[in-house]
Amino acid sequence: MKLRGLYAITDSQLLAGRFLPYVEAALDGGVTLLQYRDKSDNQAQRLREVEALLHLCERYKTQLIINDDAELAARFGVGVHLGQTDGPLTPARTLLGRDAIIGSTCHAQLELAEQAASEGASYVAFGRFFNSQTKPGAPAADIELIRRAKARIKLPVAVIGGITLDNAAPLVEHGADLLAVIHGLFGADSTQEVSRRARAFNALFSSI
Ligand SMILES: Cc1ncc(COP(=O)(O)OP(=O)(O)O)c(N)n1
Ligand SMILES: Cc1nc(C(=O)O)sc1CCOP(=O)(O)O
Ligand SMILES: [Mg+2]
Repeated sequence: MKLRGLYAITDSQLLAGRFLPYVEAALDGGVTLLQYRDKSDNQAQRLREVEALLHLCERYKTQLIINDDAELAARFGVGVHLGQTDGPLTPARTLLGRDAIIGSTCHAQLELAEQAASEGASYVAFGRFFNSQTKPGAPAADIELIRRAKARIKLPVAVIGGITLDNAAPLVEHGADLLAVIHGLFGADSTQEVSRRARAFNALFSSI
C-alpha cells in the first residue's frame, strides 16, 4: 500500500462530544492513515474508541494506527506510531509483524530517521513545521529538511505540526508523502467542513 496523502490524527479534547461523526466525515473525504491519539489513561474508553475506529476504518478501507502503545496496537492487529520516548522500534516490529505500519517521530533530525529506517520503521515523521495549537512546545523543523530526508531515506516522509490548508502545499512540493494533521482538519465547525478539508488536503497530492 502506498503511504501518500492525508494522515488524520484524533485528539480527545478537540473531538469531545463529536468524536465518531467527525472521524467518519474525515474518512468520507479521504484519509490514507488514521491515528488514534489519546493521552488519557482511561483504558476502558481507549478500548471502546479503538474498537469503534477499527469498524469505521474497515468500512472506509483506511489503515488505523495507534499512538504510543504497541501492545494496544498488537491487541487490535493495527499499526503504531512511536515517539522517541515511547519504547524501542525493534521489539515493536517483532510484536506487530512485518506487514504492520510502524511510524517513528524524528523531530528535525535525519540521524533519528536513519536509525528508525534501520530498525524497521514504515515511515518517518518530521516536525513541527508551523505553530501548533495541539503541541506548541514540539521542536521546530525547517521545510528544507524534507528534501534532505527524501534524498537520504528511502521511506515515506510524514510531516506534522500546525499544518492547515493554507500552509500545506509547500510541504507536498518539497516531497512530503503524508500530511499529519489534527487542528487543521478537526478544528472545523461541521462534519461537512471536515470532509471538505480532507478532500482539499488530498487534492494537493494530485496537483504535484
Ligand atoms: C505522524 C506523527 N508524527 C509525530 C507524532 C508525535 O509523536 P510523539 O513525539 O511521541 O508525541 P505524542 O504524539 O505522543 O505526543 C505523532 N503522534 N504522529
Ligand atoms: C502530536 C504532534 N507531534 C508533533 C511533532 O512535531 O512531533 S506536532 C504535533 C501536534 C499536531 O497537531 P496539529 O496539527 O494540531 O498542530
Ligand atoms: Mg508518543
